[in-house]
Amino acid sequence: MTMLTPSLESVALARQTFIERGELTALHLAPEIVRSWQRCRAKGLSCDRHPDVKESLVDTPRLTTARERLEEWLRYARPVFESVFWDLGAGRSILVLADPEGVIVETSGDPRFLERAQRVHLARGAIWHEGVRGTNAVGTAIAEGAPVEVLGPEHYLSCNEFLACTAAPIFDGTGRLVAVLDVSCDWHDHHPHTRALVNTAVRLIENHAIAARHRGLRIHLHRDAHALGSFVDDAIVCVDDDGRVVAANSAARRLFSLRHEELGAVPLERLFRRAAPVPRGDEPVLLYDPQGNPLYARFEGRRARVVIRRADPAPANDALAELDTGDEALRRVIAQARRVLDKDIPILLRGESGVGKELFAQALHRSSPRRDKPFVAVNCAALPEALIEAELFGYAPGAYTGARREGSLGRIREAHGGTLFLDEIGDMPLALQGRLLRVLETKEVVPLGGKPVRVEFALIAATHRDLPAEVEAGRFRADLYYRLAGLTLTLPPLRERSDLPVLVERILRACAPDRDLRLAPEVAAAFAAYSWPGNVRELAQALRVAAALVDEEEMAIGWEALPEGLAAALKRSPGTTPLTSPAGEEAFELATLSRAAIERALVASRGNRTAAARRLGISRATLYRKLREMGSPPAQAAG
Ligand SMILES: Nc1ncnc2c1ncn2[C@@H]1O[C@H](COP(=O)(O)OP(=O)(O)OP(=O)(O)O)[C@@H](O)[C@H]1O
Repeated sequence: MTMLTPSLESVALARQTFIERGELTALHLAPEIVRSWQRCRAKGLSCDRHPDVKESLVDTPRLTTARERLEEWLRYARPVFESVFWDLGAGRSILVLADPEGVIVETSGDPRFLERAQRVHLARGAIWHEGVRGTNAVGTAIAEGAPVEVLGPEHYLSCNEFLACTAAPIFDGTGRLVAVLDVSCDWHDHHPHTRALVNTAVRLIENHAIAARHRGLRIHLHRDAHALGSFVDDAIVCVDDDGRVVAANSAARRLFSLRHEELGAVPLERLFRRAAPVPRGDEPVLLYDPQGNPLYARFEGRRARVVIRRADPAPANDALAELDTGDEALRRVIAQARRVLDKDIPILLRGESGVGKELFAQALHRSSPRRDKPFVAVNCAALPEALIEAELFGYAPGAYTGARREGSLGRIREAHGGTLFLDEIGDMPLALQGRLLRVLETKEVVPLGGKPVRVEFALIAATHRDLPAEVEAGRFRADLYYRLAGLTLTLPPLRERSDLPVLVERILRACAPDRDLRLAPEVAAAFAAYSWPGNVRELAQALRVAAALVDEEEMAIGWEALPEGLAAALKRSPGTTPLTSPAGEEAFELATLSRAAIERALVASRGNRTAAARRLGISRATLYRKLREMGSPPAQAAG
């Protein structure tokens, strides 16, 4: 008898208790397993049963019909079988494709395990519906309409408890269940990544099917601009010539809460905001979902005269959302900032010069309950030391020679009720740091030659310096630093952001709203490869110049419209191959698709192969093998 590990033993015991008394004792069982056991028990199935041939095998004509019905899906599944799964479990697994009734139409994989599986009829022509074989991955995935993993004694029938099976249903673009993909092996050989692999394989199969079946307009969508086009993760919607959504993959159905019966009837407008024509180029386009969250879109297949909604500005009081152009790191910063918006917590913005710290501070203010009150910005580096004091704290009438007769409120009091933004705080002279600290602690300002005045404001400070290092070096007061850094937010440099195309689109639209300006492809590729030492300031400046220089009738910004210095720097910087996604109307070809997916995953993971493999849902070893097959030398492949 097989020795069970304690947890498997306890599952076996729990199953026995459950079958005998209907009581559940193993608390760690997955809910889908519990539901399945309950269905089996309600049907009166015995765990000792051995389904007889008559009820558990279909005859040849029925099998032939099932295979014919799945022929198209077998075509999509086979390359995935071959490409992805040979690495699984060092070849000790088998792959199974079953129809929606649980009839197995195809098996492949390790011949030795196929032979063992045959003994429990895990083979072509066998029915693995739950009603016949109790809890099992194929049957339970059909019953649940969701991926299921059934390990050892989680199988309801004792005869199947040597198996570890992972299955996921395959849906067509209208959400109809068409097949189930399963990977089975001896549970000793079970690999924890199997679930991710099966899910990835199913998504690939579903997406290949959508691409092959719908020749009209296809919109690929992703929340992350860099990950767009990975083919595995994209949400895909297919649109007919009348602008109706006729098909959508699982990710898109989830994203837009599309129900099976709605497909064919839902106008594309319902998925996005405000109408706009389908763009001509291949670059990702920024759209917004109905909740106002940004989504990147790429248009493939035949362009119909479809009109879609796109890039609606965020609501007026959500200036932070306007800054969200899709970069994950920036999005996290925005999410953190939102949590403290209405709390009395000082914010310290860190980031290289030109990353947009002041713009971010303004957005914080405009998104806060103080939006109707003043936003007062003081650049601590720009003021001569002698003047900062008066500038910040104000002075009483006649306080010093040369002062205005009526005195001055000072910037801090001007910010009363609103937000005080202290830019370049790291450059504030030490002597003044003490006075500022006192204001923050006492909430009182003492103008030169005047009396203390109560003040109340939200405080945002910004610096490109490493303030802890400044504290260490004795140039910045530790107590002030801790006072300012209630929440520290670091804005990413432009070279690390994944949303450059969208940022470019936004800035161009802002500086030339009446023109559909875009970058020429070679310029866009150079922009993507450039390290942008001046960050968004440099980018925005270059685009403003380009928008002014480019000929009236030109739509594309070429080299000649760029500031000279930048054009030279761009040409010097090492180029990258522009990301192209597989042409929609080509016959699908797995090699091309996986190549594109791998390239994108590597770019999105900034060359980190472990992260890229995780993104693709394949093992690192598989990724390395595929890179070798693609003939990518290590450095190039690393992106
Ligand atoms: N998201 C953005 N969209 C458009 N323009 C932007 C964006 N972020 C920054 N900019 C532009 O970049 C320039 C620099 O922005 P900002 O002054 O906010 O940066 P900063 O980090 O405060 O720079 P410094 O540290 O030098 O003060 C501004 O001209 C601003 O308009």
